[in-house]
Amino acid sequence: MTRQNVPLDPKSRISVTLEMAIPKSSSILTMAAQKPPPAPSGCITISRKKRVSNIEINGEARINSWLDSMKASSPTHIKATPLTDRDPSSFIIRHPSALDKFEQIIEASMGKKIVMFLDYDGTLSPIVDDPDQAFMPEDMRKTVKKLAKCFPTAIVTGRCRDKVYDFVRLAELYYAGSHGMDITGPAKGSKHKKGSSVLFQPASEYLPMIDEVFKQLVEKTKSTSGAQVENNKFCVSVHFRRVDEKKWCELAEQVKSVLKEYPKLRLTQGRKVLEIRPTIKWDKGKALEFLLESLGFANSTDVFPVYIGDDRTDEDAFKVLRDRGQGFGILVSKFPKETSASYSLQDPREVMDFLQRLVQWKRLHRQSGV
Ligand SMILES: O=P(O)(O)OC[C@H]1O[C@H](O[C@H]2O[C@H](CO)[C@@H](O)[C@H](O)[C@H]2O)[C@H](O)[C@@H](O)[C@@H]1O
Repeated sequence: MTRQNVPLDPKSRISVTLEMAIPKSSSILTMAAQKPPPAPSGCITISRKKRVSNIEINGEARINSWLDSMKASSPTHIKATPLTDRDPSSFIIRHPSALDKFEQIIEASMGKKIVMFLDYDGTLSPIVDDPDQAFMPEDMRKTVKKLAKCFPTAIVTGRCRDKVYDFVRLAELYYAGSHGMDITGPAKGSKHKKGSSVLFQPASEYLPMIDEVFKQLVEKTKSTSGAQVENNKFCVSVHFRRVDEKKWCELAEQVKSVLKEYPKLRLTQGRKVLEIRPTIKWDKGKALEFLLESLGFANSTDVFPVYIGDDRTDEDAFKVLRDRGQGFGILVSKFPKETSASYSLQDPREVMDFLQRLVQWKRLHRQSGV
């Protein structure tokens, strides 16, 4: 893991902390109010000093870290090894297919209550160029509906909660939008009750700031062809999937120029998207824990949470499950990635197959009374 303190501007007191795993494609850019070392102007200037587990910058090296990070989110820049590679050290050995290991998974869940957590984009819906067109296929919708009849099921997404609800249209699910900063769920074990359900918005004070930043980003990036800014209520996405790669640096500069005025916001990155969000310590992992508590499983040893997701932000949830030693994460990916998930599935089609098998198993299990 490397950590790079990246000054946004030589005169600014604000710097960006970039955490980048090597060769992992994950990175977090965190804006923090701290005095950067003097740096010449230019794209991004950083320096180096060794640490035990990361590299801290303090010298002459000049790296366009944002650009590197943006490239890392693009499979065309990842040296892809097919998942069918049978090398013992390969990804598929460390993170076997959840379909191939279905019996093993069921065995581990025996006597426990399965709770399902599902990411949306890239997990329930295939990745498409236009984020407004990321509809969930009808057969997936039917499958998720059946799943929710068998197990408590939540959608955990970076999207605005209302928008993902419009895509999913299943009232029987729980929803955590804006990377978990906007949760509706059950109120069984929750301190945040409102009648029989719960509404939890830990970043509500950031709403005016997010609106302001959204408008500024729309204005600032309008000269970059293909850039798209999406208001996700408690966070903002700047998409570069349809931006010519030669213009990625220009786009990064535009985003950076807006963000330098907002030290209370940080930047994370997803699949060809820069995501701007409050610096509060809240993420999909915390949302998962919150929902488990709301369901009455706060201190339960009888719960078996399963989280399925494809993106870097889902790693927070995978880590929570690893640390709790409960349930497991399933990474959706066609390419090997560093992950805290235990199993893998290649794409939303395989996710649907896995969910269908869970439903079938549950129905059989109910009938046989096992
Ligand atoms: O947490 P998620 O549900 O995975 O949401 C993360 C982001 O997903 C969306 O963007 C991604 O999917 C788009 C549609 O397939 C694709 O065009 C884009 O390149 C992907 O990054 C969503 O639009 C973002 O707002 C979410 O933050």
